[in-house]
Amino acid sequence: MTEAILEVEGLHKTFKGAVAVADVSFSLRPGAALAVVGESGSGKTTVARMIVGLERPTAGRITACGHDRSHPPRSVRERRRRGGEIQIVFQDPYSSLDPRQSPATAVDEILRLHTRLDAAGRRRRVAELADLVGLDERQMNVLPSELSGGQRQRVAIARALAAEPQILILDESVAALDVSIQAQVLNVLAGVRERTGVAYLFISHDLAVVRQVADEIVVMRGGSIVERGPTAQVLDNPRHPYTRLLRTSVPGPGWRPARRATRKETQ
Ligand SMILES: Nc1ncnc2c1ncn2[C@@H]1O[C@H](COP(=O)(O)OP(=O)(O)OP(=O)(O)O)[C@@H](O)[C@H]1O
Repeated sequence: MTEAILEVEGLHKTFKGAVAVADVSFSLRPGAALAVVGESGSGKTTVARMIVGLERPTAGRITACGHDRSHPPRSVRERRRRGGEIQIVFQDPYSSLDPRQSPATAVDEILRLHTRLDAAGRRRRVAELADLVGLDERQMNVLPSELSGGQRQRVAIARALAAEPQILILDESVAALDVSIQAQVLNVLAGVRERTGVAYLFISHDLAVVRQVADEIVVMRGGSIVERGPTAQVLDNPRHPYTRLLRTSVPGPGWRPARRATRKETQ
């Protein structure tokens, strides 16, 4: 069996005495795609934040690429090495980019930090990454405000990939996008995995999305894992009543997305 690239063992997190994550263990193989699913508040994001180091585990162990990361990095060098192992893309493509920076500059910044490429090498790599996520030269050189939500999320993905991570965590990364744009970004992600061999950890409440992208699933409820297994097995023959319940909230064939409220309607 291939050794895991990410191993999470007995992870716990309490916030002021309230348990957010309790005894969570799972592993991710190189190039695999694992989804962590569960309804809002089940502890998914807290698990992701502990893995990238934004939150400190109350107990448990996290090992990525053979290095322990249960404790904060001890040096700038260690922090940078961790960035080269795991990157994360968040839900909101509107707030995750610097509004004053073009995508090309944003990607270049990460290349400067994580690679030894010279200016010409970085320019080539920016073009390669743009190509990988399906953005053209014009889109790479405007400000984020001139891009659509889906295009911005592609920029966020290109930027994360610039660090050449072995693991990419996608925390509800397509949840804010319209269904057709969602499908485009999911295709981009599938292509990226095929071409680069990066492993994905998907955090999602959306089982329809998960079915498209993940090989395996863990289902969380109230901070704990209640079910796990290959995607098709868990979704088609859920054993735990909670997974069955989650499944019934997924639209079936013929379902149409509800029309989104316009800004005027929500103001
Ligand atoms: N910084 C924090 N301080 C206090 N409580 C927190 C903090 N972060 C998360 N929690 C609590 O931990 C629990 C798990 O939250 P978490 O965000 O991990 O769930 P989730 O499954 O990712 O939900 P969502 O999909 O809504 O983000 C919740 O009860 C939440 O209120």
